[in-house]
Amino acid sequence: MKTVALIVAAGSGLRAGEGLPKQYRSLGARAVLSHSVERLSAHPDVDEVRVVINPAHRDFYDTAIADVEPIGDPVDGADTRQGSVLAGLEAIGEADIVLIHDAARPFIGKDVVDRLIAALAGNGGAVPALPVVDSLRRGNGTISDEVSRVDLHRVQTPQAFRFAPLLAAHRHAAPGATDDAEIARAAGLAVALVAGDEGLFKLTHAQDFERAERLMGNRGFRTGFGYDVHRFAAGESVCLCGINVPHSRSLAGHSDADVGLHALTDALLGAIGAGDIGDHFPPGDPEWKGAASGRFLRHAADLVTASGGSIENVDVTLICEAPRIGPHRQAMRERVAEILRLPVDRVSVKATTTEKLGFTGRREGIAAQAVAAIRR
Ligand SMILES: Nc1ccn([C@@H]2O[C@H](COP(=O)(O)OP(=O)(O)OP(=O)(O)O)[C@@H](O)[C@H]2O)c(=O)n1
Ligand SMILES: C[C@](O)(CO)[C@H](O)COP(=O)(O)O
Repeated sequence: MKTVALIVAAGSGLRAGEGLPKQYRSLGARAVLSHSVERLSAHPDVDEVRVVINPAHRDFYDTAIADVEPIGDPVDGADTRQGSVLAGLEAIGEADIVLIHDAARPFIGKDVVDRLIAALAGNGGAVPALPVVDSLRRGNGTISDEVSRVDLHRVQTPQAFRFAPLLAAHRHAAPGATDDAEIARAAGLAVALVAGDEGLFKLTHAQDFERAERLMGNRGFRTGFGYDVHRFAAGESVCLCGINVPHSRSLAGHSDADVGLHALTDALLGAIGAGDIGDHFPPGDPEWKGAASGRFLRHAADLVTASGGSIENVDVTLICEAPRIGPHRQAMRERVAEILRLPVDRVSVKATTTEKLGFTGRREGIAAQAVAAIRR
């Protein structure tokens, strides 16, 4: 099942006022566009992200995504959002599911994407929507008729569709649709409504940037804690924090038994309330036999990003009498920083003995503790 996220970013942002087109303006010291690219790329069910741009904005685009994971080349957009989406769909070629998202909605969270994909099980499309909470009136200077709010929804993006029927619908669509749900519905596809998110508002006017900056600034700190133990077995080296350390024993485990990275993976999962390492990588699953634990850590980091979080710092303590960690500590910090795509100064690796007390003191195994702080 191939899922592609298509981000449309070819607009001019005229209603947002003067300056850079809104998708390239700064939000939390990064370009608006980079937030959606990063969060959708990190979603575990998204296989590919494509962005549709105005080719005249290519320099802005290159600067905007310079610090995020590389994605495919941008697609040239058109004069209307509808035309830009069609250009993007044509460029994708093949996919099973497409998530079409406005670059101007940077606060995309994992939960909405999960709900959309789940809703596709019985529908050709699904859109996030919120109820209308204010009274609705027609009027021009003074009010006239009330408009009933019953069954009215504010529809957001991303909008999720089965790819082939949506592409066919777009190819035959009349101009003037405000979103892709309208095009899908006109072609006879059933489009489900799923719960949207107030945070998914669209940056439309200049004052929306103030609200967005407030949201960025108001993100709270969360912490997560992880603990793991692996017993020693026959062997000649142990893998700790991604580094192979020569030793008279190995650590026993289903994967590479990297006790440090396992504790850290649990700390990240704990910080976002996403269960523990065993939920994501069951120990009985042959897929993870001998697996490099960097994969587990990267997965947890992606879940943090996809949920709208960013890692502030992590701290791992390895507990053992031997091997000596000191000579490998810097390499471990660098490897963890590489996996987490963090500066090294935000990664700490420490070690302690237990004064020959307990199972670590008796050299029966190695324990590790980790904490992670994230902003979300
Ligand atoms: N020709 C267009 C027009 C819009 N969009 C994208 O569609 C999304 C939603 O559109 P909107 O908020 O209307 O953006 P703009 O068209 O840029 O804004 P404005 O109407 O104020 O100029 C934005 O991410 C925008 O970049 C696009 O890809 N191609
Ligand atoms: C696609 C959209 O964001 C869904 O709410 C909306 O229709 C875009 O409308 P706009 O008129 O281009 O702002």
